[in-house]
Amino acid sequence: MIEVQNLSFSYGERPVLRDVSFALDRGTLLSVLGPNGVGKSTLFRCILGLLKGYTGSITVDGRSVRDLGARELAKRVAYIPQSNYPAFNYSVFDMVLMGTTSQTGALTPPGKKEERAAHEALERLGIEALAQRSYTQLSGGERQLVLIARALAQRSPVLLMDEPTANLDYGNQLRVLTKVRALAGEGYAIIQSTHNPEQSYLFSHRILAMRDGQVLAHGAPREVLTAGLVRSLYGVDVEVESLRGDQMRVCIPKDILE
Ligand SMILES: Nc1ncnc2c1ncn2[C@@H]1O[C@H](COP(=O)(O)OP(=O)(O)OP(=O)(O)O)[C@@H](O)[C@H]1O
Repeated sequence: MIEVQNLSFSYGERPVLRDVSFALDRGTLLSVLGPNGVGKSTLFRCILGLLKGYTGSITVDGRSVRDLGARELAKRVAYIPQSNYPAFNYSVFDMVLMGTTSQTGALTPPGKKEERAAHEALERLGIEALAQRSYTQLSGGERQLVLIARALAQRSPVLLMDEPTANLDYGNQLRVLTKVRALAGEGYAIIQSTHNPEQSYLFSHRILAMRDGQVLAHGAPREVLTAGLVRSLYGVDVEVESLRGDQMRVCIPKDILE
């Protein structure tokens, strides 16, 4: 569905991404792990066609993102910002309806079909009851679900999520990640950036670990999440404990162990 090959990008003289390659199929949730400033957002901006001065290639459904116009790309890839994303005082329904503009064009008002798509998106995330509420008055967890609903209304098969659980309480983190995982189960190809190795192990199908702008490891969580990886990424010594037949792994900082 999405393929990134030998992607390198510099801001001016400053190299940020170096030779990044990975591919992602439908029905897969990929977590991108890496320390602050490693280039996760830069990778997303390249995939979204916002940065064009890269070398290598990025294709979605076999089409190079370089060759796709903004609308064509929006039909294939939806971006979900963090829940503190600023917004005017729109109702939840209108926010979600905005996701349909890639289908109608910005100047054509949404019709019945688009309204149906917005309702469906709210239903799929179980937040129909919020439809008439004002977006700015929602909690962070509710906002994140609204932003995901807006992306679903866009009807793009690839979802790019910028730290979907940032600023959320523990319960909302689990609720949002459970929904995200379920969306992958419905066939979306999802890439999320995250700073939480344990959650990426528990919820995702693949992990892409980045260091110094390069891919340090890429594969199934069981192959990727080790104490060595956590040390290489974050410079901290942890023990990685396996729980429940290795369905979960917990990172325990060595400094606080007896
Ligand atoms: N517009 C820009 N011009 C110059 N340098 C930039 C620009 N945007 C980001 N950078 C630099 O590129 C590097 C990668 O930034 P990026 O935002 O992609 O990292 P990130 O992995 O998303 O970080 P975080 O986890 O903190 O969100 C950083 O060193 C950053 O300072």
